[in-house]
Amino acid sequence: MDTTANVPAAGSDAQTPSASQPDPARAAAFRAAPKVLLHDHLDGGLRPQTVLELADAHGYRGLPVGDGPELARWFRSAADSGSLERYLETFAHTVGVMQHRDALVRVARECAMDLADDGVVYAEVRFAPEQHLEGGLGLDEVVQAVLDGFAAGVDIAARGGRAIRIGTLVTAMRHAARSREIAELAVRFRDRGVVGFDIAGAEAGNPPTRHLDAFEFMRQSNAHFTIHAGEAFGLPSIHEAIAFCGADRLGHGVRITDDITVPDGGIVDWSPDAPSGSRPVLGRVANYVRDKRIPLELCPSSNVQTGAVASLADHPFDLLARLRFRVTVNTDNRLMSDTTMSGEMIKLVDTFGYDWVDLQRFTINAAKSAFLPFDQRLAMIDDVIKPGYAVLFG
Ligand SMILES: O=c1[nH]cnc2c1ncn2[C@@H]1O[C@H](CO)[C@@H](O)[C@H]1O
Ligand SMILES: [Zn+2]
Repeated sequence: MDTTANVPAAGSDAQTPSASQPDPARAAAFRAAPKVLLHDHLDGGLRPQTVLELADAHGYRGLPVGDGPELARWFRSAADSGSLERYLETFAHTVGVMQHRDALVRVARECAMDLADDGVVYAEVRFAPEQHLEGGLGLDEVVQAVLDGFAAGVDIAARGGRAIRIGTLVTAMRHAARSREIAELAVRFRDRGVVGFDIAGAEAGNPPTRHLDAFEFMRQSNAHFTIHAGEAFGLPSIHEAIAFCGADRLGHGVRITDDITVPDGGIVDWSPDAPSGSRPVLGRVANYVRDKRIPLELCPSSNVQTGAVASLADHPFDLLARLRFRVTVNTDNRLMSDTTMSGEMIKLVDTFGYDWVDLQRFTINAAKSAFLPFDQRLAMIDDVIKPGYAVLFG
């Protein structure tokens, strides 16, 4: 670590501020850092008050509680389930209030504004259009509503002095059978703001190869996709996503650790003169993922909630970062985790002791992995990220 680039430490009083209640100066520094977010679900990031108001406006009667702060707490604790399946049940309420054009526009607009306000300069936000048809909209109308909402939010943020760019990822639900149709939808909108495709939902029992034709269609169209893999299911899911489906990136991919052997009870001596044989050993899949620089869209808080890892301290983020996998920091679902990009970065700093140089590296990793043309990725790194961090290096 570079000691000249220390991030603001947690408060010096005995009560170390938690990530959800950081001291204001610290929070401001993290907000100021340019951030790139590749894995964020539109239907996992609603403002609690918006959920209430949309439920009211559209007659959705299923909400478990009736005021904003209570609802925020409900989502957080219901998602804290230790199981991906139970975690996903909470989406019934957000998807339930996103069935009309005005609701989709509003949620997307507020998403863009909230991310910009948190200092995110580029985000890829995903959602599953097939889940938003109950109010009578067609797939194309759903996507158009979300794109219109993002455009409006980007515009409002720019007028408030915060520049953000948003790319949309169109997701197919892996338990369903519409993935080819959704891949075609993604390609149909490729020049109007949709930058890629994804599959999400319950991983166990729904392997990526169920959707091979959708991925083949994407590859034949020279289009990009990521796959949720290696979250609730292990190495076979990652292997299929990479070797059979050809994923550009891995959504989570955290279980790649199943193919990494850490010696001596998990304690690694990272010093340059550590004895040979004391370093982690990578299997073939892990080596392939690292050699090919396949980005890992790691989502620390979400992984703890779904039980993919036992605690933040047990998260292999640091192991993977030190092994030089292409790690990126992501929110997954800001509502369910009560988090932000700044919040995830603060948690990583508090857990693993990262400095601004480390955070810049993770951010550049994400920018390199964006589903944007190469020249635009370079420009984002050179013109936005590096100058932004240079100010923080002091
Ligand atoms: O971490 C996750 N793993 C798998 N599926 C997820 C995760 N977070 C959200 N979704 C699923 O993706 C859908 C579209 O955004 C959501 O409705 C939810 O069911
Ligand atoms: Zn996800």
